[in-house]
Amino acid sequence: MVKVLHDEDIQRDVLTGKKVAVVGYGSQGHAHAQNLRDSGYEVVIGLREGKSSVRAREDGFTVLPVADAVSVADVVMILMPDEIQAKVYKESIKPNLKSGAAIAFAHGFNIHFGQIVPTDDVDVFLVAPKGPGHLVRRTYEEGAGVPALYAVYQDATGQAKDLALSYAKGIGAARAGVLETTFKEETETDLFGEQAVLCGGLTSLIKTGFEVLVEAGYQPEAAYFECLHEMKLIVDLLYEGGLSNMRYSISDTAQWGDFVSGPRVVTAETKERMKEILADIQSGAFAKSWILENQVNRPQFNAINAQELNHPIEKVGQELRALMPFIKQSVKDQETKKVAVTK
Ligand SMILES: NC(=O)C1=CN([C@@H]2O[C@H](COP(=O)(O)OP(=O)(O)OC[C@H]3O[C@@H](n4cnc5c(N)ncnc54)[C@H](OP(=O)(O)O)[C@@H]3O)[C@@H](O)[C@H]2O)C=CC1
Ligand SMILES: CC[C@](O)(C(C)=O)C(=O)O
Ligand SMILES: [Mg+2]
Ligand SMILES: [Mg+2]
Repeated sequence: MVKVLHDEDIQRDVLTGKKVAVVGYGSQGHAHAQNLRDSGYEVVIGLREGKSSVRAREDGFTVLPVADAVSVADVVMILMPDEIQAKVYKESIKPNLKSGAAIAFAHGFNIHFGQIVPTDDVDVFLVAPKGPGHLVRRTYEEGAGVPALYAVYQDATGQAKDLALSYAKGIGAARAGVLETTFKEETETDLFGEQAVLCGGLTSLIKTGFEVLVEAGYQPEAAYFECLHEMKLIVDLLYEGGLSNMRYSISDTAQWGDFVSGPRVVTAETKERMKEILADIQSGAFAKSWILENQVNRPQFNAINAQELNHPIEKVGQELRALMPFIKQSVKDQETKKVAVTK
């Protein structure tokens, strides 16, 4: 079994005394910056002026233009959207990076697919939390953490691995568990997971189930509870104890339905489609499509996004969630409110 490291396994702290520039203050950026600061490290934020720079200053950080933040940093954690990183690297990071410094990532996309080619004199590592940034922060504040993968792509100083591990501990990941990987493995598994299972697979499953019930004449509210709301409750049981833990809690009727109907939904053909998705990721075809989509200002992304926002499940969901104030307000709603207040 692969070795999973925890706080007590990471004794060599090579981050103290170094300055970390976190470039980007979005989902991952705010969480890494705040967790590192609370762990006692020196953090500066690299940003353009805008929504995030206002928020980072409100949160008490020194915010500098990216070029200036990079020029004072020993570790530059690049936490802008993947599709932006190569341009900002070329214009503002590469020309200002100190020799012997480190560049770091939370996802290997740009290194693995050759969009960023680092110079030989810097360390290159990743610490990739296996969870959304807002939970990286929330769990840290609760005294826990989100597990992470780490990998070293280039070790110019001889310290890259210790640096990655110190960083992982600093953001709280080693409270949950940190394990070694490669840039290739992290990039390809992360893309596959989010496309086939966690995001793409799950939203398609939920929407299709909802549509089948509503088209058959059932109330949208009942369909919402059945196909979306209860998903969290079931996933919590899976998270806590795996498939058998969930099946222990549900009725035997549900378990029998799970056994006989699950494989009718996710069939051998679905597995073939998943293999095609993986092949597109491995060949670079997916990366190419995403890079090109951004170069032409995302026409398809925007069109699909507009359609999805108008799906009937979103409307009924909003109405039902308003009747359940005990549900933790979504991150998006909280942020919309925060922006409104600061305006
Ligand atoms: N979202 C997640 O939970 C996870 C993300 N990752 C990885 O982490 C990285 C960051 O993703 P994520 O946190 O989702 O990103 P976000 O979309 O949340 O990051 C947006 C941030 O980048 C800033 N930004 C955008 N363009 C520029 C620019 N040109 N110059 C300077 N700053 C800019 C934004 O500032 P402004 O307000 O000015 O636009 C904002 O602060 C990616 O590599 C992603 O794959 C890995 C694990 C999970
Ligand atoms: C599951 C989506 C993710 O990979 C993540 C939160 O881990 C992402 O890229 O946001
Ligand atoms: Mg991920
Ligand atoms: Mg991802």
